[in-house]
Amino acid sequence: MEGTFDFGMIGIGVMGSNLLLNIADQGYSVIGFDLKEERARALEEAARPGSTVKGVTDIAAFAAALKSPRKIMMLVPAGKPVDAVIANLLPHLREGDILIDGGNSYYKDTQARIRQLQPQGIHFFGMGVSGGELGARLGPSMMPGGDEEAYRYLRPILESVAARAGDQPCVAYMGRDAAGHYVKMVHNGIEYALMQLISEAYDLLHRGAGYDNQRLSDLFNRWNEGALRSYLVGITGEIFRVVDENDPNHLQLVDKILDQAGSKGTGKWTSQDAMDIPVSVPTIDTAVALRDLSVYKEQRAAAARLYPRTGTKLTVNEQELEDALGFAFVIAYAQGLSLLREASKAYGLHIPMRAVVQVWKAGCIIRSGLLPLFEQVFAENADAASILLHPAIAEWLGPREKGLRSTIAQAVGAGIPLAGLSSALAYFDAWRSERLPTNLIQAQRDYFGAHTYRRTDREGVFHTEWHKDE
Ligand SMILES: NC(=O)C1=CN([C@@H]2O[C@H](COP(=O)(O)OP(=O)(O)OC[C@H]3O[C@@H](n4cnc5c(N)ncnc54)[C@H](OP(=O)(O)O)[C@@H]3O)[C@@H](O)[C@H]2O)C=CC1
Ligand SMILES: O=C(CO)[C@H](O)[C@H](O)COP(=O)(O)O
Repeated sequence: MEGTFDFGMIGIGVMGSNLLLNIADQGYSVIGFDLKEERARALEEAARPGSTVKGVTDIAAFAAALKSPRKIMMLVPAGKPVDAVIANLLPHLREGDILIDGGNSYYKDTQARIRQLQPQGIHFFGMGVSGGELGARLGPSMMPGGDEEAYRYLRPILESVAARAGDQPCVAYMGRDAAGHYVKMVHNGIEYALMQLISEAYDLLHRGAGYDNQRLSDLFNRWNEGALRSYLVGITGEIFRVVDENDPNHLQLVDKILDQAGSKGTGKWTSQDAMDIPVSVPTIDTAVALRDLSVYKEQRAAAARLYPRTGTKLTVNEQELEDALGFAFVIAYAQGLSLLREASKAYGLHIPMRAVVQVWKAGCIIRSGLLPLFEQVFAENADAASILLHPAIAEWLGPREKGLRSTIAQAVGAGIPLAGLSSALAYFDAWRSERLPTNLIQAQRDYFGAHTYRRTDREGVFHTEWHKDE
């Protein structure tokens, strides 16, 4: 078995096993390592007849079994497990070997690991993988970044397993250093925003207008046939139909799920990094904040008793809500894409914006019918500052603006929180204001802190003794 396997995977849980089996289906011989014997056995049992799949629990045997240069991917939880795997594996690697972290690692950790492994000649790749369990098995979207020269060894394998948008594989080189994990982080930030927006439409329809699950499912399924066509809208339509098998009345499962959102960090990192650069991504920030707020269930229950909502039952205009969601979806993507452009410049990542959008067209969680429109923007101008400045996007948004305004106005009156939709509209209104009230903020800063200001009518930096008469 020495030196015979094409590709190795460390961590054969949900993502690792499915992606490895996918690679085996493309004719590559693969080997998986896991700490647990039963996982290694389960991997071999899940292999299709005719494919070459081996599972092991001995790291030395795992490394020895791979062809040179070794191509190894880790799909383990982000943080300490990644460092533990590297420490375990490193004594068995040779100069030129390629190690890919396919998990949702923080990009600054990836930068540190690249620097740690470079002196030993190990090419460390941070790669985003999107598409969940099914995507990994049948065709994920993948976002690798790192040493471009070493990428040529990975490219044929990754292109063979990736989802396809038309005739193009949904994998491409995303840039230098930790660009792969940066792009995946922002993908997840957009994912958080889209999920928040969808949940607000659900709240307005269900709590505000009394839609039952059947009606919700029908509406989301209809929306998924039109301008909102997307993976997330599609699965939402399905979710409303799934019944709780343990419920004697066969009620839908969604109503039994505790309303406290989990999160593993990527959304928060997107907001944090956007603030560091700085780039304004308020719809992503809001999505993170609302997941955080959801955790405080006891406080919310007490507040609901103290401040009962007094709104009457609404009649929702479905067309306006569809327009509102479409408008806000575009704003969420626009914020994420602007962040990628600025981060690419700030950190020297050389992120190819058109390729990013192309890779997101299929296989990933944020795939939608909107991506070809965004691809058009970057095809014309690879360095577009904001997709919102393109006439085709303006044409798309124009007829939908009214729906967003009306939907928000109705929800405000009824006390239904549309935090994400409102943030998208406020971002749009601020972004398209040539003059903002920030002149006043500058005057206040100068008043209390002598922070100085610049003028519209003269060059230079100014300070005023605002309170000299007091
Ligand atoms: N689930 C999803 O939809 C997606 C997940 N991801 C990312 O992919 C990564 C893996 O996620 P997922 O497959 O869902 O997680 P799982 O928990 O299903 O699998 C993780 C695997 O890593 C193994 N592992 C943990 N620590 C070590 C270690 N020190 N050495 C060797 N193996 C180890 C676990 O083994 P054991 O069980 O023995 O502990 C397990 O087999 C994460 O970073 C996640 O964020 C990315 C995209 C989508
Ligand atoms: O990367 C993913 C999808 O693209 C993972 O499913 C990730 O876990 C989602 O993030 P969170 O758990 O914070 O919701």
